[in-house]
Amino acid sequence: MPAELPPALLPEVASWLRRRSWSAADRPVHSLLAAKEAAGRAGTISVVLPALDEESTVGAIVSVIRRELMERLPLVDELVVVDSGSADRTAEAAAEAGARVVHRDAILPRLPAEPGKGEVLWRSLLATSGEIVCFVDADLREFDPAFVSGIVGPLLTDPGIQLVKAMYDRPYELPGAGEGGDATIDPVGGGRVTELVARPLLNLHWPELAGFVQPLGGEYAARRSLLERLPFPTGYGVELGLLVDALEAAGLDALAQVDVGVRHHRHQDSQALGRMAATIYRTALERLDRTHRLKASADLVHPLLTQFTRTGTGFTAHSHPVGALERPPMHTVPEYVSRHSGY
Ligand SMILES: O=c1ccn([C@@H]2O[C@H](COP(=O)(O)OP(=O)(O)O[C@H]3O[C@H](CO)[C@@H](O)[C@H](O)[C@H]3O)[C@@H](O)[C@H]2O)c(=O)[nH]1
Ligand SMILES: O=C(O)[C@H](O)COP(=O)(O)O
Repeated sequence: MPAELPPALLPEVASWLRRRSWSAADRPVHSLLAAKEAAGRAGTISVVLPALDEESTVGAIVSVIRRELMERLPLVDELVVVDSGSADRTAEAAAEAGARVVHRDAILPRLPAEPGKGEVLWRSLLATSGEIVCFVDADLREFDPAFVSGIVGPLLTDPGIQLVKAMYDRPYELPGAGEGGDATIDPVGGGRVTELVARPLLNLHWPELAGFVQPLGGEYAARRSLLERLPFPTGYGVELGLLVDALEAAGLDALAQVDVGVRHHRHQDSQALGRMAATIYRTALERLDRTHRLKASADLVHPLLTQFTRTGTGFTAHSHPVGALERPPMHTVPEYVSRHSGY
């Protein structure tokens, strides 16, 4: 939980951060098993990994989930890798490690699959049966089972919670980092699209969501009853779209976040992230237009950007005003006009 809240934070966000931000350690796995049993059908969990050419990482993630959360502790009922059209050995690696692998084209074959991550997340709803669906990216390294147990926790213990996102530190590590070249590791440099595009967009237009530490993170769990009612952008707009639409459909108090530690993943180059950013921006614009929020958001809150830094065992929020003051064209300023009147 953030240790300190800046006074400028919207009161409902400050309150949400106090009541809806947890650490994975707050709910030990054994207490989750009891909650799962008590929940019956509502406590069934499907874990879904969307994967496009992830042969080098998908197997290890599947193995950890299988071993720790299916065999050692029976928390997860179903583990599915949805192959997004890989050209490498992703499907084989995932199957060898113990996942059920489904190709995107095999789900809803009457509808040709669109490229993109959102497309496979959407199709995964048809290929799974758990009442809680937990998405996990397939490019994570040093994978910790708390990425799953942490975010399904609030859904098992609190019937009012509908969607939970993981939050974590995001180092930026180029391939080979740490092998004699520490300059390629920046402990807080990851999440470039998050910091440069998604967070500013969300803060200015959906200020209720300003408390999310990792709004674009690929690790989140939600009730099927919510996901089946939401549209899924087919590409990388899916996380922003689902978060904004979940707010609209369920309200802020149905959303939560859980600290699961540190996330290591494969980084895309800046041009690929530019394409991702454009998609996310467009997804936001469509929602602003659909809900007539572009105009309304100007009056919603004093423009404010809230960012987070890790402090001790939690995150601290820092809010900054977003300036909008403009000076008029210089040719309307009398001093300028008189000085240049001879021209
Ligand atoms: O067409 C695609 C593209 C990606 N993926 C998979 O989706 C996951 C995330 O993709 P990745 O390219 O690693 O995304 P990031 O660059 O890490 O982007 C971040 O931001 C995105 C936009 O919100 C989120 O979708 C990601 O989960 C989040 O990690 C990985 O398992 C990919 O294999 C697909 O299945 N199909
Ligand atoms: O989530 C993001 O902001 C993008 O995936 C970029 O992440 P990265 O800067 O850690 O590569």
